[in-house]
Amino acid sequence: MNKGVLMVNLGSPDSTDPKDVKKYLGEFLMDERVIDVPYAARALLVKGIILNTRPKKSAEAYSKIWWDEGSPLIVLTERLQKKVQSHTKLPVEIAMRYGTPSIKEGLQKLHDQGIDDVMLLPLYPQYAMATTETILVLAEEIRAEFFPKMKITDVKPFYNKPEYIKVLGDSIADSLKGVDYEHLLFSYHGVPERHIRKSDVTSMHCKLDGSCCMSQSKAHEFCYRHQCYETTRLVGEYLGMEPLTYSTSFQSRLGFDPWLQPYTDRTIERMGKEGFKKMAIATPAFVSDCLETLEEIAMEGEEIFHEAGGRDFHTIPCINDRDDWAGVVAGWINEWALVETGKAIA
Ligand SMILES: C=CC1=C(C)c2cc3[nH]c(cc4nc(cc5[nH]c(cc1n2)c(C)c5CCC(=O)O)C(CCC(=O)O)=C4C)c(C)c3C=C
Ligand SMILES: [Fe+2]
Ligand SMILES: [Fe+2]
Repeated sequence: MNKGVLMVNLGSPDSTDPKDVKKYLGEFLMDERVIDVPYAARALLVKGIILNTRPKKSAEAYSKIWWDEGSPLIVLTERLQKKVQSHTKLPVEIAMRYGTPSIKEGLQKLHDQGIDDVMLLPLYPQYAMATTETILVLAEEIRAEFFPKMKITDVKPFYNKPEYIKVLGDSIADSLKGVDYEHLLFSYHGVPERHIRKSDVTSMHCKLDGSCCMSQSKAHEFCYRHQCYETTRLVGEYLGMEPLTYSTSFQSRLGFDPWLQPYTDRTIERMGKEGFKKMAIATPAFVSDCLETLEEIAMEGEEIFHEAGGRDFHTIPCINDRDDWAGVVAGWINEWALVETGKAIA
């Protein structure tokens, strides 16, 4: 069989035009693994409410962070692809779960190059229903319908892999060189608490109070909350940080359901009010900088901190297309190239 690689990221609108943003949000939020309520309720909520107001507001936010070459998330994914490609002989393509280039287009490109054995790498360190799972499910549906002879092997979430922790830890240390800070916040994209319970394969492990996530359980293979706390813990350990100098929070909540807590915006505000003057923030749920890091954290987060009395707010870039990260991804690919059968890569 001929091997190739598809790296998949979340995706962005085609432009900052509210019409394109509406199309993108429609596809994104109608995904049953993102807004996980029955179709009729989801359609009412998304098409009847959210899409009437949010596209204009989101388009304004996208306009603040958009680059001449396009969406930062897509441009950074393309740059990563080029660097990874320079370290491996296997063809490496990229796709987006929502918007373009689609997963079908990515698989088609590989198919056209004679590839029938695909390594699928979701560009998310931690597993979530709304990210990793939706990519795997859609890729399998497309494979079965359009490329039935193709084999797809998925790369497991890498939230705790030593080589990833090293890249993330080094990227944080590089960014913090010469920066004076009192606290480092690890802010992860949030998900509704319900998603965590739904992903609990034991149906009885998750308590959502922190105690479950720190214990041993086979539920953790699919527990986003556990995996986020593990990434923070391992990076803290790698960098030799003092326990009280860093913490974890969750950002970007949408709607009125309870999401994972503590919430990032409230944490930033509390820190400012408690007298912290200098804070730094890392966003390890995102491999590529995007709206949620460049606008929500670097702009809105900084404003919240200043209004609460804080002074220096330092946003740490994502690992993006760092050379060491491209090298790690290429290493995973080249290791897989040597594997004969298509088992999931642990
Ligand atoms: C119910 C809604 C959402 C869930 C659940 C969710 C989970 C989730 N998302 C990411 C990564 C990204 N999300 C981004 C943008 C974004 N996310 C939501 C909603 C949910 N996300 C919306 C509505 C938007 C669009 C922007 C907005 O209107 O606020 C992005 C940025 C995309 C970009 O183009 O830059 C990323 C990346 C993760 C990792 C995650 C669960 C773990
Ligand atoms: Fe999101
Ligand atoms: Fe847990």
